[in-house]
Amino acid sequence: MSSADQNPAIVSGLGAARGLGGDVRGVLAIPTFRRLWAALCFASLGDWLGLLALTAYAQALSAGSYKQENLAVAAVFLLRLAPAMVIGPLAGVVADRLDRRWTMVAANGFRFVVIATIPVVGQLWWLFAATLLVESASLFFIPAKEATVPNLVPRERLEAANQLNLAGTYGSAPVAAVVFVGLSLLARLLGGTDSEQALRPASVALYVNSFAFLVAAVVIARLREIPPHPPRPADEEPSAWRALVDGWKYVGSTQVVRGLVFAMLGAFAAAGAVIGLARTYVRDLGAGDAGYGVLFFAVFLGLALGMAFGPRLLAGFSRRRMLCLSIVCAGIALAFVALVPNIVIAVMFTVLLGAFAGTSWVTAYTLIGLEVDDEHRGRVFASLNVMLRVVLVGVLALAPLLAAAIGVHRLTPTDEWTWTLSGAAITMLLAGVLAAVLGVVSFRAMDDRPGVPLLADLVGALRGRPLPEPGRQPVATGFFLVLEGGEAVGKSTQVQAVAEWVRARGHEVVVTREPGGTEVGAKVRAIVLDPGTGHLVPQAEALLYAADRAHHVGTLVRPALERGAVVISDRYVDSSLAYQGAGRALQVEDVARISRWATGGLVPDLTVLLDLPAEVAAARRQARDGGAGDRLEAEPTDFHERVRRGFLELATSAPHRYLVVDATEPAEAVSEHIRQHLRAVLPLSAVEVAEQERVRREEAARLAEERRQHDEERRLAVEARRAEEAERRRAERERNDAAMQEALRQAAEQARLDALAAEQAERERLERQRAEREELERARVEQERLDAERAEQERLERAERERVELERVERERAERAERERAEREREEQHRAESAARDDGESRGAPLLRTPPRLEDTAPLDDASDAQTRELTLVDEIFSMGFHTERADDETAEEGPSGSTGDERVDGDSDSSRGWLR
Ligand SMILES: Nc1ncnc2c1ncn2[C@@H]1O[C@H](COP(=O)(O)OP(=O)(O)O)[C@@H](O)[C@H]1O
Ligand SMILES: Cc1cn([C@H]2C[C@H](O)[C@@H](COP(=O)(O)OP(=O)(O)O)O2)c(=O)[nH]c1=O
Repeated sequence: MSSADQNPAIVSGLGAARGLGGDVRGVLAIPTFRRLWAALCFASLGDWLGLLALTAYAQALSAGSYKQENLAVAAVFLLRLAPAMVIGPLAGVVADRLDRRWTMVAANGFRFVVIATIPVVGQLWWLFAATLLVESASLFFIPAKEATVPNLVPRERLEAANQLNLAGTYGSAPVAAVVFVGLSLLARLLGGTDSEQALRPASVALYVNSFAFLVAAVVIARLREIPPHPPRPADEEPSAWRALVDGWKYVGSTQVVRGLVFAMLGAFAAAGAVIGLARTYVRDLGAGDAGYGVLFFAVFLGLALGMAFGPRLLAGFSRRRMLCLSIVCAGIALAFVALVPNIVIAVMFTVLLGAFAGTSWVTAYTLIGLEVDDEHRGRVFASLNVMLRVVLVGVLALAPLLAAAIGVHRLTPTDEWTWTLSGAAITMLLAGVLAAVLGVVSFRAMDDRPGVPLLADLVGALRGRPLPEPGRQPVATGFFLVLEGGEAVGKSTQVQAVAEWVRARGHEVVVTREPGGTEVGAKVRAIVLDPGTGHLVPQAEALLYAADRAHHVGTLVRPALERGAVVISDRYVDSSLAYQGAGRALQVEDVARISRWATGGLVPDLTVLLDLPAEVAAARRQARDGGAGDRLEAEPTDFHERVRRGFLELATSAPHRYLVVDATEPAEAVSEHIRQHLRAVLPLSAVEVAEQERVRREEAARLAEERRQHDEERRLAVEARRAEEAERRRAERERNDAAMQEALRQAAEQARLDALAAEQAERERLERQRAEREELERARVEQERLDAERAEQERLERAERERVELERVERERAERAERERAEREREEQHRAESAARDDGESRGAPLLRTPPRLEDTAPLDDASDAQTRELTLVDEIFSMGFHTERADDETAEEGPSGSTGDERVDGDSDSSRGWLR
């Protein structure tokens, strides 16, 4: 069972009613813690300085290319994170097994030596190796330290101790930054080469760092009060591996611790996302380096605020609930940072994010200290350390990749508004959601107030009035009111007044008194008060009062209370404590024990102590009764003064159960005092409950009505808005439709016009084509006609020419025939004449000319006459000039065959011959 399970009130009520300053002073008042804390602060300062120096040193040693420098710096970071994953768990086991003080001393001594060697060696490889070694040593130191703190401070101061530790660890970072900047400036003033200027401050810072570790080692070595390690029987010492597995198993199997781990992982995922993406995110918002700086400042401011004030603000709130709630809120704040595309608002949410993260950080540390037993604490811190680093490295590495993969998205919820979400923003949103989910998961795993509504619990804690645990609410079991005080202080007077007032509120009121509230009691009263009883040993007196009381409580008071009545008693146990204890000088504790036994531990809900100086009381009694009074009234004044002081002491020891009233005031004023107090504490009577219920119901009905009306109004408004929106949309749609229709109509019209134009053009084209065709046709026909004409002409001409030729040939033939005939005739004649002469000569025949023979001279008829005439005419025409043309034609008609006019003439001679035949 964890320690918190044993006493949840401690966890829930931590720091309540105490201020932070008081807490811090209180925890610093513990000398061992104070010295350890101072040493740790110094070591932290050195550590931060060392980190800055190492990166600067690595950069300076690898000076050359930009890439190399960046790689060197990245290597330093990587080497600082890497060992946690490898030997982190082992270190936790060691912290749980070795002497914690000497583990811390050895780790710091080792770091002192290794860091000091870095500037001495001055080589990059050694810087890397040393970083690895130093970080490994830190892994042994941290769990030992964390596990020790809860052993040095009381549980109720653990939270303050953690706040101080975290303040020391993280508050030293800015101091280290300032110191480092100062050293760098100094180096610049001293001059030298660039590399000297870079190396010198880094070397000095490393020496300071080394020295800080030495101081821490020495201080811790002298803190002998640090418990070595949790006591464990020697034979149960498990192996290192077993211990490691046990540690992880412990985390896995202990629901609360698992919840804690989930919560812290959520917080770290969110933090890692912010660190890994801040630069891109700020750039995406266009806020530049200054924006980046402001955002980081905002984170640290928030962290500081959360660590300092978060737990204090909710002093009475369950720490488990606080852890989960702050992580869920941190997740939500991160989601808002991611979603708001405005650097100013983002910075505000970043402060909130930091505040919630800071609160959860302190709370988680406190819870581990409170809830994890000493035996496992080192391993739990170590396991947590490993997981946190894994998550941190994972998120640092993955977040930018994821952001790049997601890319930039633009949403346009409305026409006027475009919402740009960068990959960085979306990744941060995812991380925020993851953190919130882990917060919820943790809440489920570790809620320590099931049944108490979270919101009401939170509001109660904020108002400083935490809700009681369920099942512990006071049940309506009546109310026991007692009036106490010395003699004649006005108890009877007030009992009556109060009884009347309470009765008027609807309660059943039982007025009673001690001694003598019952019949038996009356007999006892007679014994104890009758002066005739004489001396009674104080013990007997005390026992008689106790006897009366036992019977009184058993037979009257309890039954009345159980009925729910308000019992108002004039005197009760306190009278015994004051009279028999303080007055008779019996041991008050003895008297109390008898009374407790007699009453079964029944304690009044309220005791009204009427305080009056003894003399005043005596005067009143004298005025009331006269005479000497009863056995006790007869006691001397100093007895009554002792009794009065006895009453007052009782009231002081338990102030919440008493109302001390100055009884010198008038009776009415005293009554009013009592009434006023009763109004706050007296339970409601059945009548009042009914009345209240009625009022509540009426109020509820009124509220319901109001809500209904409000809802109705809202519904109507929403409907109206919706209708308006729908109308607007409809109108817009109609407008769009109309525009579309118009566009369509115009397009159709255009298309129609275009079609018409095209048709027209086509018609014209066809017309043109037809006209052209006709024209061509006409031209062709004309051409044909002309060709035909020409052919005819040519034919005629040719015929003419042939005819002429024929005629010429004919004429020539005729002429030739004529000439031949004439020749023959002449020959004939000549022959005849020669014959005749011969004859004559011979016979002397007359020289008579023989007429030409008909067959020789007249073969031509009239037609041939006419033809002859015609040919003659053509010849004449030819002779007048056609001859040349004809010759030309004949030349033109000579084909490539090279046919000659003679051949042509020969060719044609057939036809001309035919024609002649
Ligand atoms: N506040 C008061 N101031 C003055 N006189 C008072 C006051 N209260 C009561 N008395 C008177 O003092 C006397 C004693 O009061 P009482 O109620 O009988 O005291 P008790 O019951 O304590 O003995 C009575 O005479 C009462 O009238
Ligand atoms: C109840 C009780 C009363 N007494 C004394 C105180 C009173 O003197 C006496 C009760 O007397 P009572 O007349 O009831 O008181 P008062 O005079 O104030 O009205 O008994 C004790 O000593 N021890 C007790 O436990």
